[in-house]
Amino acid sequence: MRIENIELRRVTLPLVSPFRTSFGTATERETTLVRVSTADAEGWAECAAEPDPLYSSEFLDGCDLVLRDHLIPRLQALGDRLTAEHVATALAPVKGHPMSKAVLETAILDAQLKETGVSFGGYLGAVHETVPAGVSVGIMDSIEELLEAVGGYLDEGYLRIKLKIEPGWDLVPVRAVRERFGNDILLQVDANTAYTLADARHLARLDPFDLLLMEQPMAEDDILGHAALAKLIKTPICLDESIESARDAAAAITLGACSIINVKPARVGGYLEARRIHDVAAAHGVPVWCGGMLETGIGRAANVALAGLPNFVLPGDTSASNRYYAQDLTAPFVLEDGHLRVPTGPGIGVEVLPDVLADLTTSTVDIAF
Ligand SMILES: CSCC[C@@H](NC(=O)CCC(=O)O)C(=O)O
Ligand SMILES: [Mg+2]
Repeated sequence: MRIENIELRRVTLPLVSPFRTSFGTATERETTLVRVSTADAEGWAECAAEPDPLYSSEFLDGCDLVLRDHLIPRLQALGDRLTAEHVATALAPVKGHPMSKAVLETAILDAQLKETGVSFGGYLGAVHETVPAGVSVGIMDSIEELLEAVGGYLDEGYLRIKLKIEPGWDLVPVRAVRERFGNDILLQVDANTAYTLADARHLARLDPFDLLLMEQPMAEDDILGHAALAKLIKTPICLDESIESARDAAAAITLGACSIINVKPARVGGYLEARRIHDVAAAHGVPVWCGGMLETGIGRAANVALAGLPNFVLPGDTSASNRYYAQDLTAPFVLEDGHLRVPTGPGIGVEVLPDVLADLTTSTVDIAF
């Protein structure tokens, strides 16, 4: 594949409402879009890194520098031999930086699939035309505010509710949601590493609420801690930040640190590694679901395609565009009976809206290839 130009484009989108997690509150989404131009196609992807290194060690300005100075030059050296399947190997000497690697591989894959007329879902092996949608609900200022938000999402048709939790905001919101909406709704929690093993007895008090899972209760590098916690609570443990590769997934499953995995292509270096994690988990009988990083329609399209694979058996954080954005960079993803439709067009199967893109762009860097 012959790449002519790679553009790094910084955009900022306002969120429809603040989104608070155990590591901070976001009121807007700033991201770097990567546009890969060949003679016949334009591939698009978005970087999932936050502006600050609080979800993981990566951060947006760092990603831009790593892309420009360390990753793109390595691909230039490949010349015409470059295909999306070569990217991970070519970038392997660069330690870490999975989100930077993911955005580059994904934009190249999108261009490659657009040239060959193959959809993301078709290429990855999606078996479903629509995928069930869950929604992530942030930490709120009051229980009433939380219940109003959860009620609204259930009215929209979401099939699963995920509550962000942290010490001081866990038992009470979970109990309130169960009391208000009953035991039949699919309910799970995400701590984003906010607890330690010393909190095990406290976390066991969530067991009576029949949660689907408890996501990343402890530090991302505490695999043995999660294995110990799994013996002390009944709620199934799901890992997110801890799983950065198929090898991590195999180790965590084997050590009993998790029985469910949140698969985020951006966290693991791209969709090809995400599919390997899907396959490793399937081989162990471990279900997976597709996580989210507040993607615009560009990343959301690729995530929805991935969520169409057979072992993505739980609703993901693949919400409709209006969960976060009044105006998306693409035509909005809209819930249909609690599901999102997997795009069928070539590549990610959605078009970037040029006027919206121009409005939301804060900077661009062109790198001739
Ligand atoms: C800014 S929080 C991003 C990470 C978080 N993501 C979500 O909660 C889902 C966000 C979404 O709906 O895309 C997670 O740890 O799973
Ligand atoms: Mg998470």
